[in-house]
Amino acid sequence: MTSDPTLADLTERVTARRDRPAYGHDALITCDRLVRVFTADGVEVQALQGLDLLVREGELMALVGASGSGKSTLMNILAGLDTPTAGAARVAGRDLLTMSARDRLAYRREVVGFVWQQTSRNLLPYLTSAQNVALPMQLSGRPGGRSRSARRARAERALELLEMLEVADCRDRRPHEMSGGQQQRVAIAVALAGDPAVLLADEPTGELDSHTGERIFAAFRTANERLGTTVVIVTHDQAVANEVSRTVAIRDGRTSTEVLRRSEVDEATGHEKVVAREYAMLDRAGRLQLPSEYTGALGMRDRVALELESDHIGVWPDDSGREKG
Ligand SMILES: Nc1ncnc2c1ncn2[C@@H]1O[C@H](COP(=O)(O)OP(=O)(O)OP(=O)(O)O)[C@@H](O)[C@H]1O
Repeated sequence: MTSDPTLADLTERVTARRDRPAYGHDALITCDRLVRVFTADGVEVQALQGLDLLVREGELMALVGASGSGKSTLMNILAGLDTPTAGAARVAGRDLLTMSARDRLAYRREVVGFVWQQTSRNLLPYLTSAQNVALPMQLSGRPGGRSRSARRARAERALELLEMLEVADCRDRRPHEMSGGQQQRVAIAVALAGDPAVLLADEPTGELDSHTGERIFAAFRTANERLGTTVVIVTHDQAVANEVSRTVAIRDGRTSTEVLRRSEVDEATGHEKVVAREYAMLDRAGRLQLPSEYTGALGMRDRVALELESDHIGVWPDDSGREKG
């Protein structure tokens, strides 16, 4: 028999709850029950419906999902170009819901860098690659911006970034004088010029063939490994999704499943192999989205039977009708 809790017990419980670290306290990106509602022609579209996502510093991760699932909406919010309707979103300690217009501008210049799918959206057409990369540094308004030494430092840094991304030979070319793949690598250099904590990319390989796409992905990996930049890539490209250690799937405006990959040494052969495992996201209200292939395969709809076991929870198709009959 359990006795009623004493006042001391209750106080202890409340204190323990209050002292628990806040959700995402140690993450670089925290989305907590993020909601974005659009109204078009009097009709409401819930593009994000309480999305939870944590990204740790130094991660290189991919976001995947069907068309219309909310990926671009999320990226625009993280890029500081759009504001959520409700929920919480923090990036590198900045609160994306309460930022003033001025803070938002500083956020876009200092905290995040982005690369878009359309190569033409990433670069100014009348500037050379080196000038495109130097521009964000010039605009960041750091002290001594106009001096000759500051200009030289910017030019050197621009060249370093172009070299790192293997497009130094394009430094004096304008975008129309480069291939799509070269333009995207220069675009990554531009995005990195402000030394951002986070690099966001929305379908960066979408307009490129698969070989060029691989090289672009390698450029993101280089940025992640050499500069420690956290990278979030939205992609339809399965090859890209297979290359990262974490792929999060978005479904109906929520994170639904997550694939984690890690390399393991095969005991039998001694060779290194990549092991991938799929996880479902359990949100803070205890909601779980089961993959539609799984529920479809077992004909699960509306209601399922649950059973708590010592080390797992069993989920069965609804058998209540059968029992009654
Ligand atoms: N500005 C807007 N006004 C009205 N509805 C919008 C707006 N932007 C997005 N939506 C709607 O929100 C939902 C999510 O769109 P979003 O562009 O984020 O999806 P997505 O996953 O990026 O799709 P895709 O892979 O096709 O780019 C869609 O139903 C879309 O029609």
